[in-house]
Amino acid sequence: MGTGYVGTTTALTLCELGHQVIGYDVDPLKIASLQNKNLHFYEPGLKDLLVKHLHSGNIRFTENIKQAVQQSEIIFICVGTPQNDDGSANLEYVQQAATMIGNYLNNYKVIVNKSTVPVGTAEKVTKWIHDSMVSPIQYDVISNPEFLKEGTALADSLNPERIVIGSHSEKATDKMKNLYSKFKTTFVHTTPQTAELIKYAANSFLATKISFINEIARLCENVNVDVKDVAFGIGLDSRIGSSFLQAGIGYGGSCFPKDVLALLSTAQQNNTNLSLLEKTYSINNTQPFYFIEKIKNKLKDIKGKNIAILGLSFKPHTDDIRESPALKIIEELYKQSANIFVHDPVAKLPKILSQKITQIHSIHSLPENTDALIICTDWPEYETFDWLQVKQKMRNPYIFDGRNMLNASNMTKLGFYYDGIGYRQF
Ligand SMILES: NC(=O)C1=CN([C@@H]2O[C@H](COP(=O)(O)OP(=O)(O)OC[C@H]3O[C@@H](n4cnc5c(N)ncnc54)[C@H](O)[C@@H]3O)[C@@H](O)[C@H]2O)C=CC1
Ligand SMILES: O=C(O)[C@H]1O[C@H](OP(=O)(O)OP(=O)(O)OC[C@H]2O[C@@H](n3ccc(=O)[nH]c3=O)[C@H](O)[C@@H]2O)[C@H](O)[C@@H](O)[C@@H]1O
Repeated sequence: MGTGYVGTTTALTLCELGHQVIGYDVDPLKIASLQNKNLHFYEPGLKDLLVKHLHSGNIRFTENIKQAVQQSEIIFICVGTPQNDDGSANLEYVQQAATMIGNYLNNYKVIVNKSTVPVGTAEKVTKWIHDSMVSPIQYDVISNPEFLKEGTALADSLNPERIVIGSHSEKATDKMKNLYSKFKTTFVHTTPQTAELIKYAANSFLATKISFINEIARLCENVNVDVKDVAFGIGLDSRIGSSFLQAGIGYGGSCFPKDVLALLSTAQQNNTNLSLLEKTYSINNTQPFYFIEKIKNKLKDIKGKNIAILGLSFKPHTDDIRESPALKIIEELYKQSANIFVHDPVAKLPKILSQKITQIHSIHSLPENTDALIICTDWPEYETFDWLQVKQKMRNPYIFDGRNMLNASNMTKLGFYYDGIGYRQF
């Protein structure tokens, strides 16, 4: 249930494991698109697998919830859990899905919560199903959180570093073990509550690593040190690890921002003060504006300047712009009356911005008198641009690299003024 990033990837992974899968979504357009072999979002490698399994017959998509529920032994809830205004997780779609399952339950089934949900949600789902059942039927609700990353969703899902199964029922656990028996990985068998917290703690820890290095980056700028060297030096310690130490304009996406807030909300509801996580959140919130200050200092006045933004998505290899730091930077520069041009290989400007801002589809369409280029997403193709040609289009050859992806000394040699995050200026 839910054929978004997680639902579609999970469905196709299960097909690869040899299972028969039915995809159901409340949005008929998504179902129609998937039935027609088209993904309604961009995720590398997923379309090939969709075509493969529509042909193999392992997957089919339906708008018929009754059939989807009644013909399944195991039902995965993969619906969105967006942020409420107060930061807590909105469980409205999970409740809807649970109610639909209850309405049509016809025999024993395992209901798997794959959506990211706060501690205690498995119990709620159990109750929602119970309350909507027409006649009493046995079922188990378990928690099986997902750890895939957008951009590498398929590879992550096909090669999980661990599978967490939170279950109070031996029967349900056995069914899940059987389902995943082809995976050679570590299985963590625990309670649903623990599984639910593992998911939020994992995302919050990764977000904290990013905010940590972003704060160190601010210090680096004041003590003439390059944060990339610091990240490399500390990352070699296996207790620290080198991943998620890339300083930049902050984390975005549909998960870290909302999940950090949701965990803070759970903590507040349970009289616990997570002050470190509060800092993670506030450092991240200020990071794009910290970067804009650097740009303002160099350009003096933003008003009327022609500024090109390279990268719109919250990270490369996805078209997802939810909570993308690029949007915060664009909105702030727009407020300060800059003329903005945006480039992204796959992501599109949201409607509300496309009326005010120009999206260019090639770097060659930059205006002749560009004053500055700001890299917001580390798309690999930006590394291989013909930068000398780009420079010819620029009134001021200024590059602000919000992802520290370009080689600073090469760019300086080409005649650019180059600045990154936590970057030592020569
Ligand atoms: N996107 C990601 O990288 C990851 C997301 N998650 C979590 O997984 C969950 C889903 O995330 P995404 O796949 O990104 O969301 P998404 O927004 O891409 O997809 C959710 C889908 O659920 C559908 N839906 C809503 N209510 C429904 C219902 N009652 N029955 C059937 N379908 C319904 C929507 O139409 C939508 O297609 C969230 O809780 C998220 O936090 C977890 C790990 C990774
Ligand atoms: O729960 C989720 O939805 C998922 O959230 C993240 O995955 P995702 O948001 O797809 O992407 P990440 O690669 O984690 O990047 C998140 C953000 O952090 C930023 N980031 C990442 C790494 C880094 O070193 N520095 C940094 O700024 C990225 O640019 C991006 O904006 C987690 O990595 C997944 O394990 C998790 O399943």
